[in-house]
Amino acid sequence: ALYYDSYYGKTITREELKRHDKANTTFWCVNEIEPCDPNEWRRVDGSCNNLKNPTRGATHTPFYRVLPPIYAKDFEPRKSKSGNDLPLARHLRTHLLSEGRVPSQIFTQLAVNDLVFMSADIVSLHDTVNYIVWKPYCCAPKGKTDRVCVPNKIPDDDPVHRFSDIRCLNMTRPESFQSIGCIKNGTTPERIVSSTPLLDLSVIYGNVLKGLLERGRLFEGGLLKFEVSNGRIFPPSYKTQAHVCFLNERPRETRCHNMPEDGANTLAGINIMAIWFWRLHNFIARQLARVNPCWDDDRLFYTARDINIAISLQIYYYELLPIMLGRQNLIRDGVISPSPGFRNIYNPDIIPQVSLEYPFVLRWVHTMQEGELKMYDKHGYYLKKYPIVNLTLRTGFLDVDDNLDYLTQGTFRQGSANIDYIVDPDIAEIGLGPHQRASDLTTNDVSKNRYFGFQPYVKYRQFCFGHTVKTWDDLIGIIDRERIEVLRDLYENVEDVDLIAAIWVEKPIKGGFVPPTFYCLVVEQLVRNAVSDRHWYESSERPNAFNIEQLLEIRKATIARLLCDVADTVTEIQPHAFLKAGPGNEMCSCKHIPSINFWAWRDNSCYPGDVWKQNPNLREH
Ligand code: HEM
Repeated sequence: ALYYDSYYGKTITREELKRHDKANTTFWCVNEIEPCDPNEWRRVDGSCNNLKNPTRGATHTPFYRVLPPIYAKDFEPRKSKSGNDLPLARHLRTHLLSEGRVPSQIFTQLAVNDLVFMSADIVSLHDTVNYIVWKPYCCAPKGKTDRVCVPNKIPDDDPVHRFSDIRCLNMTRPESFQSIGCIKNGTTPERIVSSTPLLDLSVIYGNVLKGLLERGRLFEGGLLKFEVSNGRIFPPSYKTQAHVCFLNERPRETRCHNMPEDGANTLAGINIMAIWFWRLHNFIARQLARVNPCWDDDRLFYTARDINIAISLQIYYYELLPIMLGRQNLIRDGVISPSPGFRNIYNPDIIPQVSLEYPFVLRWVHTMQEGELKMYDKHGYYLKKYPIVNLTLRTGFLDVDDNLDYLTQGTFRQGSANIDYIVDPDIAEIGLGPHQRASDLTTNDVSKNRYFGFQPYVKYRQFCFGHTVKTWDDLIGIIDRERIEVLRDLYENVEDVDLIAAIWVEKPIKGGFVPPTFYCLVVEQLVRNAVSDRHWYESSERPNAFNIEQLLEIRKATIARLLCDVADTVTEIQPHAFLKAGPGNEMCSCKHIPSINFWAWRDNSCYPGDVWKQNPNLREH
């Protein structure tokens, strides 16, 4: 293997490696990479995706920025134009977003779940774990002397906390190559995460090969390990108590996934999606084994993984995002193809990387998250509800009282929160449930905006749409007038407005439902994903590429079919399950939802001689 510096992507010497070993920084700062084989499958750790730059696409590699950063002295948040501090994050949040519960009549919870699941693929948890577990004291006197602590002050006239004694919300700076010790302090903070920047179902397969081999693969029939509990299939679980499901209510709730990555145990939305995609892998592997009895475990495993990743991308790119961002918009901007055939757009000169802006603007979806998850039986009768903020790091809840079945039904029956200026009170005041005394996800979003050093909104507006905003009146048509007035009360100058603050109040894009600057920064990354990933599923030139018959089968994938195939008790569902059921999208039996025909993967070498003629039934689904 060769050793590379994770930030610069260059090989390092044995001496440098020893230095990292001694400083205990090898895990983060060094990528150990086996020589690349251009024909191998996609690697779990993302290495060798770009053959010219083997570490790019791997874990612990840098983000890029759409626009260069802007900070005050010592990389503190920028000041307003006048030199004054920007308005307090919490003050801004409580003035721009009110708290309440208004259900969407358009999107279901599934839409929000898929978005968070696809986000979890490329970020990691340590920035949150940092202030929950390692630095819980940022609001205490000790926090004042720790530079990592950057808690959010709560103003005295806060609409909620004027009635409480809480004056501070815990938070820490984002981890960076500098804070971890990979590069020198005193340079612009470069964010570091432990996921690969590629959309490769990291939540299922992990980011490190060792994890997949030890905790994922069964080494039989191409399957992932699994357990059956109360008739339901789950990923394997920890057998000891030393694990991350801190909120399991013992002794009844004991389950905690022991998967290659712990991400699946975190938010309820990610958890449920992860269970489905874990099962989907095995569903695919079994179908492939039926079609190709001569395939060995390895071939079944890697083909099933490849199909599983392709299905997740087909659903995200071609089903979910078009209804939110606008199908015609996405075709125009090259995110999706208007025709079902191959798309060969790989460009090795574009490095597989994530922009710092992409996961950041996705936080806007916090305002679409319902706080109360509704549970239904399989006939659609409402049973009860449960606060989602009390389900984080609590996988055990899913394995008692048929909760998983009822939550599953809720994902496609309950609306998401409406797209408006309203945030759910649990998201805005509780956020992390019992893990913190109080937390406001949307206040953190403003605050992180500043610690990431994003340029003001008007600069992104200029980048995205080429027009200059110099006065408040220049925002007319972009933002509702009464919201412009609120912004004007909050900020001294239009050029001070924070990116996320404006995204919260922008009028939706034509043809879609999302704020235009959100659209622009998401699309910028979506195109990069497809162009920079050598293993992108729509390409006919990648190693082990689908043939056209297979790609056309992948095109049939829908979230409704996925639920019909692997979710519990789903026998009927609306065909467009990211959208609420209603006229034109009526609930129907799963029998009527198109499914993938795995015979497209038949390998004739498994059928020597003229067995096809002797046994025509083999062609049946
Ligand atoms: C119960 C629901 C949710 C909870 C409790 C939750 C919690 C959190 C927390 C604690 C953070 C880190 C805050 C910080 O920077 O200090 C975060 C960040 C984030 N959340 Fe959520 N979230 C929820 C729902 C969602 C949804 C539905 C999405 C959909 C896209 C989402 C996307 C993100 C993204 C992209 C980040 C930034 C992650 C990063 O860059 O590391 N979240 N969320």
